[in-house]
Amino acid sequence: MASIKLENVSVSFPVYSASTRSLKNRLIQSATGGQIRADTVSQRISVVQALQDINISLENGDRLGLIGHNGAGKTTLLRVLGGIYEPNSGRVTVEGSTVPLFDIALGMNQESTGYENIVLRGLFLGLPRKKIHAMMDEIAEFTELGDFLDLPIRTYSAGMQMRLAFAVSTSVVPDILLLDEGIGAGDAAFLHKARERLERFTERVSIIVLSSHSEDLVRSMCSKSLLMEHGQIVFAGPTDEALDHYRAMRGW
Ligand SMILES: Nc1ncnc2c1ncn2[C@@H]1O[C@H](COP(=O)(O)OP(=O)(O)OP(=O)(O)O)[C@@H](O)[C@H]1O
Repeated sequence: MASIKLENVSVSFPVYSASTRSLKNRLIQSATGGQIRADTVSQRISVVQALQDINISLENGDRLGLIGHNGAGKTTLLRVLGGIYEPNSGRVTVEGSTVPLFDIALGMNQESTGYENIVLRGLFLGLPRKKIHAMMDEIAEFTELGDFLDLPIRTYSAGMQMRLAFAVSTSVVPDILLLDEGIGAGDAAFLHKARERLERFTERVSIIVLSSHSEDLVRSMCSKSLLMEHGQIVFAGPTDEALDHYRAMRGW
């Protein structure tokens, strides 16, 4: 049984080197991004409020889309769900194994070889060492990186690193899959192969949370969606309705 529950979750980032001259203790809200405010104690610190009072409850079978403008808080929310960010306040309860298919550099070491990084990223995802070794050949074959797997990954292109991280991350079906729309760089042949693997994989996952700017992708994968704006949820409901609200918000 997989489940996700977020209660009044807020995340803010102090920014130490910002120029607070124009902030003057007032709240500034631009068309994109979260909310910026000056710190009440120090004149030298600004605070970006990336998420504010987020409440979500998801169960087996849920496919949730996250939509909203640049900086609305979608990636921050995915990172909270993946345990990468701790919220400043509120409560996060996630039951089940989770795989983030974004931030692919996490758990990888540039100085280690491709083979070593398969183990590192596998351990980062919580897989037992024995299981990683048992899956090594299949993962290596999927990457098509051949002898490059014996070289440090700093010698790889962005697309080659993505192949490696994607192959490891999709080698075991998790309970909860966290997806950012672009699975990154990759040539056409690999993207085709990656999409096929992802389709087989997503059918077996209990809960999916997808952040995307692609209406078609959200509509095809998610029955319900959250529309986010300046770190807050402004609409939660069926994907078609959420997309209508988003279009209306942008004046389309
Ligand atoms: N490490 C950080 N330090 C300071 N501010 C940050 C940091 N990470 C995110 N933010 C801010 O938090 C807000 C939300 O960012 P987030 O990346 O979650 O947006 P998003 O909805 O994923 O945007 P996009 O669609 O452009 O990817 C933005 O205002 C951003 O400037």
